[in-house]
Amino acid sequence: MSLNINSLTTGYGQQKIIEQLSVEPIQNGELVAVLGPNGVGKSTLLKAIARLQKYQGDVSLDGEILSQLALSESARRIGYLPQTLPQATSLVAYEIVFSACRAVKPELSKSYIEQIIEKTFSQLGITHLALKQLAQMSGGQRQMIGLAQVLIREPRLLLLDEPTSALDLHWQISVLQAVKQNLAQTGGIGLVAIHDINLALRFCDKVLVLSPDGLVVMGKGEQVLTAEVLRKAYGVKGRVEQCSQGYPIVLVDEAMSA
Ligand SMILES: Nc1ncnc2c1ncn2[C@@H]1O[C@H](COP(=O)(O)OP(=O)(O)OP(=O)(O)O)[C@@H](O)[C@H]1O
Repeated sequence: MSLNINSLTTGYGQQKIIEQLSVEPIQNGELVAVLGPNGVGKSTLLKAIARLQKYQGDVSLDGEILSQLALSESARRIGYLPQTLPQATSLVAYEIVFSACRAVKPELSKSYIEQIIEKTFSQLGITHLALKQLAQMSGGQRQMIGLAQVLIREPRLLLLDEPTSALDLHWQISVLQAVKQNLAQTGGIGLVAIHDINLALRFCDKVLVLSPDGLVVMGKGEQVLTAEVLRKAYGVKGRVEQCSQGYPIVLVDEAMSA
């Protein structure tokens, strides 16, 4: 069982943002970072896979072509977290998360949903936010609730668009640990668009790098993030080294002039 992306082309009007993208199958339990500079098309790619954006080509999950499924069926399989923060409302976090789960999986019993909410809030370390109104939360706290809303549905495919952008160091690590744990438990597949390459290297099984000149590479981060790929994708002079704990890290020496 896997996620397959073949010849995916998408964009806005006449403007093609992603052209003929094909990548090696992404397997159960794998978390793949979608990397690349601002405006290269990371969000557009995730939106296309989530069926929020028209595309040509094939995207299939577990052998099923997603565009052929009823929207309600793909919503059950896909958990998409947009880049924008959840709206500040007067509802408390628990209510929001509960109703989002009910809307997508109406067959689940109230007690089962309550159990997974408790488990997920505890995994994310946000139990203390359960009864707080979204309107009274910080941006980072709202981002955590948005993520909880997606994880609780236990989707086959997680599409997370910059889930750590509003988070401090502690929560960045907690979130990626919780996502990894969620995928290990459910056997799901995750794609995460992220700007912090070092977080991607630390937590993601593979990286998919999109570059403005159309170069696309995918593989283990420490193998594919060569000096040339860093230059082409980001316009920087950089290198991958190993930190004292054995993790690969990207060090950037300078931004190169265009
Ligand atoms: N709704 C839209 N209509 C027209 N063009 C759009 C729209 N949304 C995005 N774009 C354009 O598509 C391109 C890719 O945008 P996208 O948001 O996918 O990039 P990204 O890699 O996620 O960028 P960032 O890292 O800045 O979030 C950009 O040139 C952007 O201006």
